[in-house]
Amino acid sequence: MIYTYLGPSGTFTESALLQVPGAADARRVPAASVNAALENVRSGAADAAMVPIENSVEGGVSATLDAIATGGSLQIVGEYLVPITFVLVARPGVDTLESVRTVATHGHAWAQCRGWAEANIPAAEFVPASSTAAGALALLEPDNAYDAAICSPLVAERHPLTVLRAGIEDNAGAVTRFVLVRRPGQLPPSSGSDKTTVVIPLPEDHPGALMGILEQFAARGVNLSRIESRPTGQGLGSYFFSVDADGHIDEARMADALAGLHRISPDIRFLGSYPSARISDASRPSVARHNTDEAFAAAAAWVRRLRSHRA
Ligand SMILES: O=C(O)C(=O)C[C@]1(C(=O)O)C=C[C@@H](O)C=C1
Repeated sequence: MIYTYLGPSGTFTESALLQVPGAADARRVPAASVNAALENVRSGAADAAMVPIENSVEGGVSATLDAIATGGSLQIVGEYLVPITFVLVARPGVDTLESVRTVATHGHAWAQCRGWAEANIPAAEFVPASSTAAGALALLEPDNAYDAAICSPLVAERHPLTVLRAGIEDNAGAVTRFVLVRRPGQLPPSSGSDKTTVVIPLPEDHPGALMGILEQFAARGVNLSRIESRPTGQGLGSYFFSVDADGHIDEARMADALAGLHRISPDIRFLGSYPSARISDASRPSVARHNTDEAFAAAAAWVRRLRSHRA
């Protein structure tokens, strides 16, 4: 098994990958971007990719949402949660906050520390890096052009970087959600606590299209845990919705909702049903009697009986 992930080593994405049973001893190939990691899977260079999809403070990771919504089909087979805390590290020679003029980090990390940065290093300029670890490791390069980086405490432990401040995130308790992605194949079996991810192009010039999409879930008692609109890139007014819904396609209410969605938006993309990494089962909504598999089976049998009795 070959895994790939948003690298280099020391990213939060690598921490998510290390939660996968067996991944710590498997081959792990760092990729320079989310897109590159997904391409490694599409091309067969790797069997599975770990990529960030959503942060509890900053929201969806557009690079991932867009890259799995288009191009060769991929399938999400699992989700993993990583608690996020950041440190500010400096290159050798920079040892006070006052001397920090430039900070390299991932855009999502900067967004989660912006308040702290404005209060503590107001003159510092943000330099976008492909990941938190990439920004930090660049500080050790001889021709490096910036003073500090925001990264995980893990990177700071592993490399000779000076930690200027720890715990600089604006929101304590932030969590990033990662997904493990493979080429389409066998679906993970229903675990009783699953998620299904779909990408639904919004039919254009169709009043009420979004309402029609949401009704497919609502009418079957399917709870949504994430819904995001993203531009398709094909012109103003052209959108797709990226949706996570609670449940597995093997459950009748989910299968029925997906069939309804396909009638509204035939280019819908199914990205998989996979075990949910929900922190607590307490928040799992119960399924009303009329939305159970048994109720769907009884209703379908009733209609079959009616149709078989012809005059
Ligand atoms: O740069 C990293 O370390 C990543 O794993 C990426 C990423 C993200 O895309 O949100 C992951 C977690 C943090 O929220 C910040 C950055």
